[in-house]
Amino acid sequence: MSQTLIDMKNVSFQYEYTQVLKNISLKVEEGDFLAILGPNGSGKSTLLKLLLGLLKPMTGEVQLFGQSNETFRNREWIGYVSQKSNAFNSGFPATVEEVVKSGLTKKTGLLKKMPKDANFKVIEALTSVGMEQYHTRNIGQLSGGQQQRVFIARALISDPKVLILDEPTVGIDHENVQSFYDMLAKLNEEQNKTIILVTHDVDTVSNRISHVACLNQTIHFHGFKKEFDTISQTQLDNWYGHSVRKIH
Ligand SMILES: Nc1ncnc2c1ncn2[C@@H]1O[C@H](COP(=O)(O)OP(=O)(O)OP(=O)(O)O)[C@@H](O)[C@H]1O
Repeated sequence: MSQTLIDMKNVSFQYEYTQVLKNISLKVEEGDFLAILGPNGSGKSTLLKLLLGLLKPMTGEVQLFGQSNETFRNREWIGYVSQKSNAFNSGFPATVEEVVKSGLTKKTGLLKKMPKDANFKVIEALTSVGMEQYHTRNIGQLSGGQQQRVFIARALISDPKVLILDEPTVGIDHENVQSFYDMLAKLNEEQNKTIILVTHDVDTVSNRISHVACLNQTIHFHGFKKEFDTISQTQLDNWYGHSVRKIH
């Protein structure tokens, strides 16, 4: 039986005066490839911050790998790629391999020595995302989509069990979105990485994804991608207003 890696139990959260999340219950099982879909301001980033332990719920509880988020210590089991990571300007003085290697400090700590096999791990992580041939390139000279792959390699180098991606397809042109999802599906299927991505764009909820959760302050739907496909536009409009449209 697959293990529950993330378990949000009746979680609510508000910033000073704004209630953002209400009674969120969401389970993520090992091997899931989950898209959390919600329009701007629906609480996606806040939900991720709660998962990462950067915010504490007002009520309810977040459990990671069966432990309370407050006492959970194995942070390297969770790899995170933020929304703005693929926005390097072309003059940024770091090579692709330097960027990926910096992901090892999560395990070693900033001042500790790199492991002997660090260079091997860099190439291994870059190979997983199809970017090994760019290892000596300056990060700022890559396209948005290529930079995104490098940041995923940076997260992968500490061998996380869960990979969390915030709006990963922003900055990737339409023709390359499919191959980007193929790469993620390979990580999911061949390396058994559990993947959670958040997106505001229903059009990027690819068929490679196994599960979808619809968020707008609360979880309106959580189920298989196939079930999500049967949800009508009228129903989505009720949850989201008109800001999320299905493209056929
Ligand atoms: N630090 C903060 N203080 C007060 N209100 C905040 C703060 N951060 C976010 N909010 C508010 O909380 C709500 C949800 O924001 P959040 O960033 O979680 O949504 P989101 O779905 O990630 O949006 P987007 O797709 O635009 O990034 C918004 O109304 C936002 O204005």
